[in-house]
Amino acid sequence: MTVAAGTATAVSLQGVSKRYPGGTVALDGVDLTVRPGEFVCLVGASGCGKSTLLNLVAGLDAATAGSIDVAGGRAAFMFQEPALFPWLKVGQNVEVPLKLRGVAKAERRERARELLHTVRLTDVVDKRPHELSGGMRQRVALARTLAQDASVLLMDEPFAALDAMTRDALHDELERVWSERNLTVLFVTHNVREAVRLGDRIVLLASRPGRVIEEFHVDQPRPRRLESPDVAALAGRVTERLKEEVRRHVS
Ligand SMILES: Nc1ncnc2c1ncn2[C@@H]1O[C@H](COP(=O)(O)OP(=O)(O)OP(=O)(O)O)[C@@H](O)[C@H]1O
Repeated sequence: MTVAAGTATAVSLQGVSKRYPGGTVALDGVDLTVRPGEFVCLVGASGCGKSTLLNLVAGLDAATAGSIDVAGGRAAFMFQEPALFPWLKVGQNVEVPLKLRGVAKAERRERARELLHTVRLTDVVDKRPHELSGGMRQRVALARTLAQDASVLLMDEPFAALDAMTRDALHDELERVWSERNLTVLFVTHNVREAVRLGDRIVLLASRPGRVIEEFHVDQPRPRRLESPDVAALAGRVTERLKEEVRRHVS
């Protein structure tokens, strides 16, 4: 397997398979190409290998076969849990990736403030994570992810633990940051409506072994609303296809 810099595409997986040491084949021959600036949502039944795929693209684990190329050679990862360091102030949390890259202290401070401004959190730089709401903590996590300065963002159900209103607000934020910064996003979710709300393209994975079974292009104008009839209609089609796949497994 290679994780190398590429230019034509932002992320490319060719024939990627992953067999875990216990014998589970989590992915089997996955081909997927993501264009620079594209927002791709991965959906599929529980255990179909979505997190495995993101981990491989992030370079956190190695594929058993196939090749993975990421433009610029690396991607930034954001998880469902904000995973902030509780003993550090908000600003210091955002500074962590900058510190790891050896950015000098004054510049780090300045960049952290800018990034917090980007996610509309300017007044909390000196607070500790426990003083913030769940939505605010995820915004800090997004700012810290952006501090990694990668053009490819990998997001593993980043809003799944949030209430509906906070999630709506975070959808708006993410969409704005994505388009302002021309990011490429690979976004895993269980929530099909969320995938239609955010994605340019929805990639459906089937399980045992995980592979791509269908793709849906979302050509509805942005910003979309979760509750809009068009979003609901496409979400219905995607869900129907997912159910078919689940039925195939139980029959
Ligand atoms: N470290 C591991 N060792 C062994 N098997 C694993 C490991 N991680 C995942 N698996 C197995 O690989 C398969 C795919 O798991 P993965 O977590 O990638 O799926 P997922 O689609 O993200 O699931 P979910 O939607 O429930 O989060 C599952 O059968 C899982 O049990």
